[in-house]
Amino acid sequence: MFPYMLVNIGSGVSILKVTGQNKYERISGTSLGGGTFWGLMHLISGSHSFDEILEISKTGDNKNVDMLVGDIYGVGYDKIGLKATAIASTMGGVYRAGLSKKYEKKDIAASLLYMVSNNIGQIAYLNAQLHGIKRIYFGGYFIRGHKLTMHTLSYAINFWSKGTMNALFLRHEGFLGAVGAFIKADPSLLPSKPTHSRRGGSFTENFVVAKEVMMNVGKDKVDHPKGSVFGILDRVSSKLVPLPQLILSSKTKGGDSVKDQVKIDQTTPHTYQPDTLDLTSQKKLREYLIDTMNENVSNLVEMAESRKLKISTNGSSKPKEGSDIVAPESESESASASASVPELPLQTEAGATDKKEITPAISPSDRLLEFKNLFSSRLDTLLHEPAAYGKLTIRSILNLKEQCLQICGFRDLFFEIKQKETNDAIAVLPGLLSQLDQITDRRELVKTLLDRMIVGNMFDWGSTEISSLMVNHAMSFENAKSKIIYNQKLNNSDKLADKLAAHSSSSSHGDNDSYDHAVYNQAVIFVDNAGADLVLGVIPFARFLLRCGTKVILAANSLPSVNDITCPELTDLVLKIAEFDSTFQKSIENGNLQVCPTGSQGPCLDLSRLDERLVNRCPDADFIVIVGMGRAIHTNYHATFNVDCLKVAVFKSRLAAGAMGVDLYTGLCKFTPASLPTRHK
Ligand SMILES: Nc1ncnc2c1ncn2[C@@H]1O[C@H](COP(=O)(O)OP(=O)(O)OP(=O)(O)O)[C@@H](O)[C@H]1O
Ligand SMILES: CC(C)(CO)[C@@H](O)C(=O)NCCC(=O)O
Repeated sequence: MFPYMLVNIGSGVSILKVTGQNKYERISGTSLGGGTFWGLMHLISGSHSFDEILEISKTGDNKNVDMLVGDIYGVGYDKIGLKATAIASTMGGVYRAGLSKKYEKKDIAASLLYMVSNNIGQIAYLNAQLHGIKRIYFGGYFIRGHKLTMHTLSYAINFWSKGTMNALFLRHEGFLGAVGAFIKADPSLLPSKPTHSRRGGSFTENFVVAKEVMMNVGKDKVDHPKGSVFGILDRVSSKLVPLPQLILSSKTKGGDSVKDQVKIDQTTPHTYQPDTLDLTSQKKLREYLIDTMNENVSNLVEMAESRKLKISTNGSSKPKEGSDIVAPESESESASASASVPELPLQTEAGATDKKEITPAISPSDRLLEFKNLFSSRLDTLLHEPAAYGKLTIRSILNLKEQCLQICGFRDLFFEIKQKETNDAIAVLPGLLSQLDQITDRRELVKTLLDRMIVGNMFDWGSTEISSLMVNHAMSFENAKSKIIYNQKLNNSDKLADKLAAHSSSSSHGDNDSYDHAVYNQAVIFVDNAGADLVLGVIPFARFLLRCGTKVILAANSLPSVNDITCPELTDLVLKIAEFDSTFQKSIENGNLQVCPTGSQGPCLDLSRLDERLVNRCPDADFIVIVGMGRAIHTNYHATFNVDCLKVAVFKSRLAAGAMGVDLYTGLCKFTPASLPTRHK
């Protein structure tokens, strides 16, 4: 990222060179900025509304007031690199066309917008040249996502750099100064500063802006309720930090053993990007995803109408009092309050305010329709303006859906379904565990456990394909298994089975048994769906690792999302299992089994932004397990780690399967040994 140049276009323009975290210098600036455009336009047109001026500039034609190269030479002056349409003199056409002629406001607005933007673009480029900088970010309230402004700045950078540089724009660019001032006033918000017990936290983006917020952004907003304010920043109560085992950037390909898999060039620098597919520029995939999401929401409404989904309650679960397997509120509190359980591991402050605004006392079914309309309107925006909310990815759309649900007052739509499915699965778990304990061959046992994890991942209400099967109770573990397509390239469970079996000779029988050698010191398992996925798939594998002497952290979403298990629900579940399983009981007692919140509230996972309470507990973890389509396919498919990693999921989305060239319902069970660079212990 560093070094980069930040060009802040406010009233005036400041140009900063940023060479590292908190290392910056104001290298230049210009007084011809947003204030110049706004002030001149007011003087010329008498308008009191900046937005109105921006609006008319869209329809204006600068040719009517500017002098173009073609006006002078009749054609372009190619020899010196000037096209006929290049502006030779801003406002120079006025003198040429005759001083007594009447000129239109819209043409003047377009010309001045070009003038200011081109000039800033040129000065920015020259400064970048002078300082040997390749990246230029633009911010400031002058931009405000306005296409013409951004296009002109981009054009200028592209033109002056002869196509070697692109202008880069920040989201929430108008509030850059305000956010900076906010963080300066509360330095605990910086990732490098220690967390205060109450004040610490990170931000997440929320693109479901409440009407009230929209209306308050400038008086003139009322006339333009859609405005150009696309999102707000919610503050979350935990600090979000990267998983220490995640390779954030590297120049080498890791020790990936599955051919045709992670295609990282040996020498090209690789930077961690959570998202596997970038749909911003992929029209067909984007349209397909938007269609699927609309279908998904229609199914949800249908389920509610047929009462297969009960939406009357806003269920949420709290773990049992006195449990000490959950990470405490913050590490600083851990010494004194180790028995306390966080009521809610992660809360967004803005979410609460918005809820009050959008959810007056209307019936749940009306609220669901309100959700449907809200989400559809955002999807519609994305259809026409794919980059409106930044990079368009499956993760961003799924997060958007959760935000829309929250704002309409649905905290946990699948609460009852999750509870029922988890309880049903717990009822058969003791029988399953004793069956698994009969498998004496270690290799076979590991293979069986891994296969169960793949099959378990079919039980996913978030998948439009699967939910239509689940809604009619048409899916048992056995028939879920029969649907899975096994693809050698995506399944190297043998490798992990070999590794886990090679280190031990003893076999296990019964609950009290334990294996003699731990291959791994500590495993972090990022879990996915409640019910069969977790209980009948992941739990037996976690129990196996515990029996091998590996400490296990089960990491679950902080806030509800579809039927994904949440951290409090997982805590309850683990305590329930401990009532009949001695491995779980002992592991809780001796601290080998812990439950931690991920800091996340969607079905996907950004491993560079995890709840610090989880991260603080796993600095020495040497095995990362990621379960689920959202976490291991839509995101993190290409993520590399400096420790061994297992990714398990099923391709239940036609979009992901098609884009990645595999059949629907292909099982993914990919074991990747530690990638270089190795960790320094
Ligand atoms: N609704 C609006 N009303 C007024 N100005 C607006 C509006 N929307 C965008 N602008 C533009 O934003 C500019 C002000 O930007 P900003 O608030 O970032 O600057 P500032 O903090 O005053 O500037 P500086 O960095 O020079 O101190 C205005 O000059 C105008 O060009
Ligand atoms: C004076 C500031 C820094 C106030 O924020 C800004 O308006 C600006 O950068 N103006 C341009 C001044 C110049 O460098 O010519």
